Amino acid sequence: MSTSKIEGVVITPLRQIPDERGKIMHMLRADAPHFKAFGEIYFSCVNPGAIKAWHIHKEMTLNYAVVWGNIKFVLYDDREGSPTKGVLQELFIGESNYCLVTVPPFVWNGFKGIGEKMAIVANCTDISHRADEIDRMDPFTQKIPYSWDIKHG
Ligand SMILES: Cc1cn([C@H]2C[C@H](O)[C@@H](COP(=O)(O)OP(=O)(O)O[C@H]3O[C@H](C)C(=O)[C@H](O)[C@H]3O)O2)c(=O)[nH]c1=O
Repeated sequence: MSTSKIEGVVITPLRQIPDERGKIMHMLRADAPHFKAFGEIYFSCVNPGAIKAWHIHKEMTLNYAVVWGNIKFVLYDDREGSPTKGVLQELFIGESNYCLVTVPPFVWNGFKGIGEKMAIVANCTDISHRADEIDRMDPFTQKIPYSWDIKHG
C-alpha cells in the first residue's frame, strides 16, 4: 500500500527478500503505477550528520530508495494552488524503513544522514541530471520553517 501527505508525493513500501547468501532489495519496475520513464539512476552518499538541502527540481520526478544506512528526508510544499501548500513532511527512511519515495517536480526537499554510517540514496529519475533544472536554498533558510536538529524527548 502507498501513502502520501504532500499532494503528489507517493511512498511505496519495498520488499526485501533475505536468504543465507544475502538479500534482494526491490526498487522500481517499469510496470509500477508510479513509474513514468527512465532518465538516469545515481547514488547520493551522505555522511552522518551532513545535510543535503534544500533543492527543487523543475522537471525531474525523483524516486528515492535508501539502500544503505538511514536518512531523515524532509519535503516542503510551496506550490501555488496546491491543496497541501505550506505542509512539511518528515520521513525516516533507509534500512530501518525500506521504501520508495516518489517526489514530483516543484516540491522542496532535502535530507540529513542519521545513525553512524554513510547512507546511500539511490535516485532513479525520469530525466537525466541537468544542473539548470535544479533550484537550491541554504538548509537553514528562514523561508522553510524547519529545524534539522535532532528532536530529543
Ligand atoms: C547528481 C549529479 C551531480 N553531478 C555533480 C554536480 C556537482 O558538482 C556534484 C554534486 O552534486 P549535488 O550537489 O547536486 O549533489 P547532491 O546534493 O548529492 O544531490 C544530488 O543527489 C540528490 C539525491 C538529488 O536529488 C539531487 O537532485 C542531486 O543533484 O556532482 C553530476 O555531475 N552529475 C549528476 O548526475
